[in-house]
Amino acid sequence: MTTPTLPELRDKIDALDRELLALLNRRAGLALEVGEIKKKEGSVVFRPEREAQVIDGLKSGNPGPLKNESVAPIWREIMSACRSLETPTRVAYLGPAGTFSEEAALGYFGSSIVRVPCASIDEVFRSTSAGVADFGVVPVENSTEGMVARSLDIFLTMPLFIIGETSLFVRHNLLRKENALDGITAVCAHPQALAQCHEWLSLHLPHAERRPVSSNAEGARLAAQDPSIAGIASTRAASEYGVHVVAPAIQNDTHNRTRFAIVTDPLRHPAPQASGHDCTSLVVSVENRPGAMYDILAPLKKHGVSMSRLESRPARSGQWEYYFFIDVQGHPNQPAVQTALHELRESCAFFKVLGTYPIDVH
Ligand SMILES: C=C(O[C@@H]1C=C(C(=O)O)C=C[C@H]1O)C(=O)O
Repeated sequence: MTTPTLPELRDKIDALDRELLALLNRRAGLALEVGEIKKKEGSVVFRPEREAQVIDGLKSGNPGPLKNESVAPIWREIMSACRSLETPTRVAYLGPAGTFSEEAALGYFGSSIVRVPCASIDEVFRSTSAGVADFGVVPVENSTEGMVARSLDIFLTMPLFIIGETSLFVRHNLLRKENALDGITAVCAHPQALAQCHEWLSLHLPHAERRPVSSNAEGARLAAQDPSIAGIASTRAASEYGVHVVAPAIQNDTHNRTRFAIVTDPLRHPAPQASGHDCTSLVVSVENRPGAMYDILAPLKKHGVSMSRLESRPARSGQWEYYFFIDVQGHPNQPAVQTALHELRESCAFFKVLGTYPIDVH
């Protein structure tokens, strides 16, 4: 048997690509039909639980050699393109172009979206609540620095609902107009990025001022204008603003990850239905009395519901009172979860479900 030549193999790939394109167009045609039905029913287009199931199903039946971790990003793009034929999806995130929040938004919704870059996390929430955007993408937790306090605080007051989550490996790079470390007097970045890189900064730029700015992309933009300023941002931001990566991967922790919540207005978008692998986020407060924490955890144990996250924030009452942000595994339509939440609510002074959504699929 003779081994095929490079041109022969490429001809085969070209033929398969044409078949793939024809199949994708057939898929897009079906999505358009689905869109018509939704329009008639007056129901929403984006169905995170369905998209999670599509990816889960393909991954579990993937014979390879395509790697399983390649399946999710490919199909997210395909579904993004199909979804955009039904209706445009407007997504707000902390801008400007080149931020990790933008990367998270594109990773979750795919690139066929209308981008709504915002000047602050507060503005992401406001734009989503005011209907300027259909969805907002906000950072909630970082594996090195812990919770993003501002996001959690806003969750308490804004009537928004979480319908999804996504997480991103955050690799920080030192960016500058000139390709050298000498002469840097200030490092401009988001406070979270400055904190996530403090070890490298203390070692290599101990005398440079650490100047917090509204986003890492803003830091990259300032670095492009002034050679005495360095930024900390992604390689995407480096090419966006035409600056050098002077030092790559300067974050303290090589596995630095940030988790983002996808939020929407519950009056315009219903809570996702169960996908089979779901998470429910709550915020509760309890009276300052013995056993209060036990009362929160007992119903979860009793009904076999596992808790994947517990975070506390001061209630700002000056009384050493706290709000607890809790993630439990499961969907409120499962009887055990429903009963546990009901019992938990009984023992809490304050109880709010922040959202229920499919667990991030990679
Ligand atoms: C086609 C649909 O609409 C959207 C697009 C999807 C897709 O391309 O598979 C899946 C879910 C929805 O977000 C659908 O609801 O089935």
